[in-house]
Amino acid sequence: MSGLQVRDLVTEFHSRSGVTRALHGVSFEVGANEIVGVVGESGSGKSTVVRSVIKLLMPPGRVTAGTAEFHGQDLLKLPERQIRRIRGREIGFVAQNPFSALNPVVRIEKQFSNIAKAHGVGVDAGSRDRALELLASSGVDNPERVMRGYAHELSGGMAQRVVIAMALYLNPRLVIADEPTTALDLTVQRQVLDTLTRLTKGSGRSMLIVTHDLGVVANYCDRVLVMYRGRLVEQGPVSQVFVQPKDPYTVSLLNSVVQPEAAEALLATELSKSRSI
Ligand SMILES: Nc1ncnc2c1ncn2[C@@H]1O[C@H](COP(=O)(O)OP(=O)(O)OP(=O)(O)O)[C@@H](O)[C@H]1O
Repeated sequence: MSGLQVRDLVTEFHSRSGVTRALHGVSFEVGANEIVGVVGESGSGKSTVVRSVIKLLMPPGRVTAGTAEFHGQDLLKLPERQIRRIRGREIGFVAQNPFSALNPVVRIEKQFSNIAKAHGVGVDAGSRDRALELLASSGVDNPERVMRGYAHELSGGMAQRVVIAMALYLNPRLVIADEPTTALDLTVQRQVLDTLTRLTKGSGRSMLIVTHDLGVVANYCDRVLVMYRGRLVEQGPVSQVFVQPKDPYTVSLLNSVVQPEAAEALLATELSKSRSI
């Protein structure tokens, strides 16, 4: 089976004051070509889920049980060296803050070639062209100038576009995005999400995206995972979960986050999607 299958994931934060269990046995899948959204209130465990899967948990976080099979291998069993090879090459990661992903003292062009070198991929004129193409299709206005410059010369929106281009540079099969637009202005958020989903979907990749924004899920995702206090309380196609939620928490999330007019828009989006299938 292709894609990502996560089974019975348990993640805990161990400290002197005790153990906080952040995930209580979470299971889900991301199929080929699928965009899956992760929603839930703050602290419900959304970031912990995606960071557990790619072994980017902040200390003292630790996965204590479960599996995360990606194209047949359990990522959680891989030593750090091997998982580093998969991150970037097979799985692209886009974090909340683009500046945390960019090196402030290295030109953008060099950062692209460093990614290739770190994964043993040869760098030639073709690789530079690919970076330029990706920057252009990510909506970067002057890719040549950006390539020659540094991260601090970029706005937040442009920096996140550069990070998206870098995440896609080695053609990963899966993109994981943890609230990729939280740090950006509202006006830029939609453009960046459009870019990310267009580049993901258009090339047959799959994506797991964490977001607070249910409108984003309605517009861009095929399926949705609803988290509540470290548990996945509901999952399924967006058209099903948003239109006929089964779990009381999903109902309250939809009611509390979505204003009546937005709820109608959400429903209309879903109905038009299901009619066009
Ligand atoms: N560094 C930490 N130390 C101890 N517990 C932590 C730590 N980070 C996260 N947790 C625990 O994990 C839970 C889930 O946190 P997580 O950041 O995954 O939630 P989230 O849904 O992504 O929240 P947000 O939407 O605010 O980013 C928290 O409620 C907390 O109990």
